[in-house]
Amino acid sequence: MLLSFLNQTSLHSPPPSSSSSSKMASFDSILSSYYHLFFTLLAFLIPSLIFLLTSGIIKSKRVNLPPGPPGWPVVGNLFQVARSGKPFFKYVQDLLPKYGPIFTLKMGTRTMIILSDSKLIHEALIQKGSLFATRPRENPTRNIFSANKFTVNAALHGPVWRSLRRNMVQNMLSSSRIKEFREVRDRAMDTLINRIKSEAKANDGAVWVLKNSRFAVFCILLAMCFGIDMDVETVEKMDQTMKSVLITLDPRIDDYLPILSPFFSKQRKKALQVRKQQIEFIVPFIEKRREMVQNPNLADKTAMTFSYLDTLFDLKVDGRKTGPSNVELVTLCSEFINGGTDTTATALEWGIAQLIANPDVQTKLFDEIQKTVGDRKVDESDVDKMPYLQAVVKELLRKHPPTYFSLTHAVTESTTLAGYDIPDDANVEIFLPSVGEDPKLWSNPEKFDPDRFVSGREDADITGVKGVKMMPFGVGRRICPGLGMATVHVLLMIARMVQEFEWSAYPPNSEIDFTGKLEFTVVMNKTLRAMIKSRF
Ligand code: HEM
Repeated sequence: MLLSFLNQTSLHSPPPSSSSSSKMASFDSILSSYYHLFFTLLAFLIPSLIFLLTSGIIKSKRVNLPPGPPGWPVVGNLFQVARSGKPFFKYVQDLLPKYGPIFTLKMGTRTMIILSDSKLIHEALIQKGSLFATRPRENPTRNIFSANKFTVNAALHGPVWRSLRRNMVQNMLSSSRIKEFREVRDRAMDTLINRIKSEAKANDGAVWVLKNSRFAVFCILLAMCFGIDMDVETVEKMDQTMKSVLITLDPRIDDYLPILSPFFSKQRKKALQVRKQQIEFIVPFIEKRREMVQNPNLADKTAMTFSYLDTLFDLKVDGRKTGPSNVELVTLCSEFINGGTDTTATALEWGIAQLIANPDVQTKLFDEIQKTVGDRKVDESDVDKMPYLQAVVKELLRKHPPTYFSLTHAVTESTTLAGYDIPDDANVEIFLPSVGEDPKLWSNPEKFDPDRFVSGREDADITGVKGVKMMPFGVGRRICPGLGMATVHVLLMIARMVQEFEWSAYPPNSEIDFTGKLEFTVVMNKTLRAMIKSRF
């Protein structure tokens, strides 16, 4: 490429002068050879500079990055990741024994620093919490869908993030607010049980776990967000819309090598189209709620007294004079719904799989439910009185954090960690499973053993403040604000599903395959189908 560029330049340089005897002519020829030299140098320098900057050769002289596998010039480790044929998390997992708790991957123009050790993570996210609390620059597609970083998860550490996060936590996710949506959860739990029953009836007792639990949690979040109960058809359309957004956000090669972006104009057009459809579908729900808030007489019988939208309409973020625009509201609603749907449903899938693989745990859990509530339905006020249920859910989140990586962090200014430099343009990735399964922190970490928490043999502060031993929700300033609500949903769904049904493998007596694969979250490689037997 460099050669053809040089050739082209010489073709376009001025022709040699024909009157070399005159002064003017010789001046011309000097000028012409200067031009020639100048353009040749330029033709050589520009590509060389691009090469040196993108390959990191210039930087690595100044910055002492954590070591990592050698990469190719310009593309870094991108090629190795692709050639390995492994999913990215597997590629990272396989590097851990060789490169240890902190290492660097060069992914095209991006520098990724991977942290996998509990002490280092504690140092970064808790001790140096404010330094590691921001997010990296986003690719243009993500920027479209985050309305230019106008969401809790994408906002840089600063006033916009503070305002949006405070509003979400105080007005929607505080324990008193969560209690206000109790009826919504009760309805969703009943629907979940009825859907499972009818699916089992039509399929000789076999049911899909992820699909059903996902539907239940999606309905709860939709109702909390828009303030209305939606019919099944609308819920399904909403689901389709949200899914197409998530698919569009899948990383592309030009996210790592922006120089290739001209080759992805079709994908960019498609992304804009998906965004347009998302806005067109969701804005009417926003407008309907806005009208209800302005004129409560318009509220029909499906309307709730409160919703996430109500907290947003007049929210003056970072000194603005008006509340968020409709496009920003679409973005904030999508974040609220997407943040808690697949994550929670995934936890349920792994949870039921573990109860099937460990029938003694399932029996012990059912006994506790029977002893605590007798013949009536489990109510959410019961879950606090069930230590074994709490232990099952904690063990499930230790063993199967629904995401392998926390959301990407970045530092607000260049700093150091473990003696290495962390530049402010690096992506800091936290690999979660290596903490929850660290043999230095846990006895028999590979074993699913809820009793470790009941007997007081072992414990873990899930917020990480007192030390990081498991971190399914992340830790530090960016810890998942939905932690409390998500835990209530998982506890309640597991309790109701075990109270109503005895769960076993499908096909009967088959072994459960516990390998995972990354979709939006880490789901079971073979999505779980299970047999149920009604207990009543
Ligand atoms: C089992 C369920 C859930 C899991 C495992 C989970 C996990 C996580 C993780 C790992 C992070 C990244 C933390 C970091 O950047 O260090 C996160 C962030 C976030 N989660 Fe969750 N989450 C769950 C449910 C929810 C729910 C129910 C909501 C809201 C309705 C929610 C909203 C968010 C938001 C807004 C952020 C971004 C926080 C920030 O950047 O300040 N999540 N979650």
